[in-house]
Amino acid sequence: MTRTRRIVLSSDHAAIDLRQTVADHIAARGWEVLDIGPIKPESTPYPEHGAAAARRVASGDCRFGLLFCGTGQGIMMAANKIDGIRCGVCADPFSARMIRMHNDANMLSIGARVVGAGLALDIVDAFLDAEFEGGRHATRVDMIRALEV
Ligand SMILES: O=C(CO)[C@H](O)[C@H](O)COP(=O)(O)O
Repeated sequence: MTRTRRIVLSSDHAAIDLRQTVADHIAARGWEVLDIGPIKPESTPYPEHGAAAARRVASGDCRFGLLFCGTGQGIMMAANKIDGIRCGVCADPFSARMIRMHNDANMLSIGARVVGAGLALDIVDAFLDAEFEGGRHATRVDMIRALEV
């Protein structure tokens, strides 16, 4: 497992502002931020951005990935196509905590058209502050991994 403190962030056009707000927040918390854009507000397809960020996590270059689009759903679907990625969409801190504790999620996706910035920061903090519990959950996560091959 990678020991890096680097987190990759990406989004489509619908979530640029939220992505940058979250980037500033986690940088202030001491994480190394790799923000791979986009920067321009023009329409841009979320599958490209989700996959690019997911590859950074799957390769071990980044410990976690944070994704953003209008609903969080499409970019999550793209990320989960990359082997080794477990990404969930969260609109509440409880779910964000649980996808770390039970599912060992390595990516989190948030819908910028669903949650406001204040709640999004709470969701991100819940995700980053939680630890995988292992035990019975490790068996189940191993079963997810086995579906990849
Ligand atoms: O949420 C999304 C994908 O799940 C996208 O952000 C959304 O579909 C983009 O829509 P539009 O092109 O109308 O801005």
